[in-house]
Amino acid sequence: MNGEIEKFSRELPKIELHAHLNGSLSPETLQCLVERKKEKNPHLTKFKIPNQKLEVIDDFFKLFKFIYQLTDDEETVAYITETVIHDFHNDGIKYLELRTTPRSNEENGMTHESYIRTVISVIKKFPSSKHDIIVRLIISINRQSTLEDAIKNVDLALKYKETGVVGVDLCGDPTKGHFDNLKPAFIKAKDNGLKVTLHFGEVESIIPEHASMLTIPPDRVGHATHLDANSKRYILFNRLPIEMCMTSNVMCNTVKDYQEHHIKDFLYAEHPCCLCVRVFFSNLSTEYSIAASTFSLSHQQLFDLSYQCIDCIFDGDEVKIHLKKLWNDWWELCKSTLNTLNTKEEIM
Ligand SMILES: CNc1ncnc2c1ncn2[C@@H]1O[C@H](COP(=O)(O)O)[C@@H](O)[C@H]1O
Ligand SMILES: [Zn+2]
Repeated sequence: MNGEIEKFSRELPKIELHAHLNGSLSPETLQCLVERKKEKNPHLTKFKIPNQKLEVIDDFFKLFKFIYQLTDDEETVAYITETVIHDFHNDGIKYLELRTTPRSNEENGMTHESYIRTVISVIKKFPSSKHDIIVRLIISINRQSTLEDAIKNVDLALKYKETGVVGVDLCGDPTKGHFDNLKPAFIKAKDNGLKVTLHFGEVESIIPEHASMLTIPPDRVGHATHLDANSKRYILFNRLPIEMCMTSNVMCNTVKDYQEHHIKDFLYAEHPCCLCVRVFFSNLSTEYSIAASTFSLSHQQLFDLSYQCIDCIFDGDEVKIHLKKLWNDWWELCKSTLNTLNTKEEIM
């Protein structure tokens, strides 16, 4: 990969809109968690994150059975929230929408609500004025949950709406559950002013659910890998932003390789695409470098790709205006450096 583009991608101000809290733990953090828990649970030392392509996407979801044993108490939830925010901050993320599924643990008294309160209490420690990163929260609803639990998650999102919760998400193994079982929860979320993002078209077998999902209607969709003609038309016509997780898709084997990634069609159509991170390796810069090298994107195109994510965030106009100024100021400064570099190259 081109070193200059890698440096540019690192320095570029970026927005991350598809960060699953328990899926954003770096290998170092996971190792640290194993150390913390291994006395009580020696079998956890066998845990390894796969670093190469998985056979099928199901294998990916099995990993969370392990990870959830590592993050099953409030103290650890606070620790991972803080670590993950720091990791994103260090990678040049200026606005982060973290998402997570509330969990409980009878053994130590953690409840769905205390889980969310813990995450929010850590987010509050990062006021943008001091930390140069704005963090918001999306509450996830797993496809396999009951409607009752899904509604409880929406109620939690509404309860904490004034303290940083901006929306709800539908996530989880796309080969399990059915959207229609949970639909009333998403309707309630929308009716009450929450934004909605849905994992969409991750695998082909989910296509029959699409028409119903689009009636919510979602404010963004994740992946959008396998689309039927109607949903593709809807997404393009309505300029529905797509959270694009290139490496994640290649690793989970839902996309053959980077060249074949569906982002190419959407980039060509100048559709709003938000590059997002690969699970377990919170490094969005690398995703920008990969997109640049795969599709021969220029500095200007990479900047534009990052800039257009601002209009896709779930926070309001005030934050958008603030971010646009930040991006534009950075680009002005950067362009003068790039011009100096180009002039030097021309002289030499
Ligand atoms: C690869 N594509 C994906 N598709 C669908 N859901 C995914 C996902 N990657 C992660 N998750 C969802 O995020 C949860 C972990 O983070 P939280 O416990 O919520 O913080 C997983 O259990 C899964 O439901
Ligand atoms: Zn996801």
